[in-house]
Amino acid sequence: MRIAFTKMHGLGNDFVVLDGRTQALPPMTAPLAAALADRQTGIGCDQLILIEPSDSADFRMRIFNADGGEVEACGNATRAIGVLHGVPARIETLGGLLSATPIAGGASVEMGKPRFEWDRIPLAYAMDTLTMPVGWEDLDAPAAVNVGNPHVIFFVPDCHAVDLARLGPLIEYDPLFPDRVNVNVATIRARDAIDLRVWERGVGETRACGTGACATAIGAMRRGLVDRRVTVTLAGGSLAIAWREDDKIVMTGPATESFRGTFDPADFGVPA
Ligand SMILES: N[C@@H](CCC[C@H](N)C(=O)O)C(=O)O
Repeated sequence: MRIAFTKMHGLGNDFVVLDGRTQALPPMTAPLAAALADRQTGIGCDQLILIEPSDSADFRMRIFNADGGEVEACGNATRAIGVLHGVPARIETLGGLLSATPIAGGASVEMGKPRFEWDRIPLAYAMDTLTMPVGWEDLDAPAAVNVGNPHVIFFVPDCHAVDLARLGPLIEYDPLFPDRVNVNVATIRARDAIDLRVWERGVGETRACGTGACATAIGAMRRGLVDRRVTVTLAGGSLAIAWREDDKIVMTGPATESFRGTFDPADFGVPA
């Protein structure tokens, strides 16, 4: 039995999408998700996305990072699935109920309300507690914003000069974040423009991260650094982020289907 998949991406953040509504799928495990995501021996992607039936929405979207861990939210995949669905959709995720509306070349997604539960951690304590690389101790305290999934954001003079391969894993695995964390480094370019790089939990640096763009925009808005509508530019391209008066975040940007294919689960260790 072969399984059909669709390969998609949003700004170069890429996904293998398996639709469990139209075919029987093997139970997803962390080793199977990681094997499919492997770029040398699998299909290759940053995130594996499962579409399943839902009682409370048009369908449910499950998200697995390249390391096989299941997570709550993925902004770029939500746009991609919005494009795949073709008409406005309500989408159940572990991070909450989202809605996606296809537009020309992409989708606009209502990402829900940001949460700031880490506000209870005094930032000075956070900076004392975080294991910062030598030479980084003077970095300003990061903002911490949850947009379904957890993010910290460091605002720096030039995000392109940051050694993210060094900073990212240290912060991702810092004991301050028991569920680990996505690590954003951002530079404010103007009241409506931010440059961003993201070290994604369970993946590493990606060409774009939709939830990272949302969390960074909200962190910058809360600090009064930008207005409530910004363009966030990542290596893969730009996203428009708005924080509406009703507290909900809206993210708009491209998403594209790359190709379709099939695979045999037996080739990935799943018994026939
Ligand atoms: N690429 C995503 C985020 C995927 C999940 C993230 N790595 C996490 O562990 O929370 C996006 O576009 O938001």
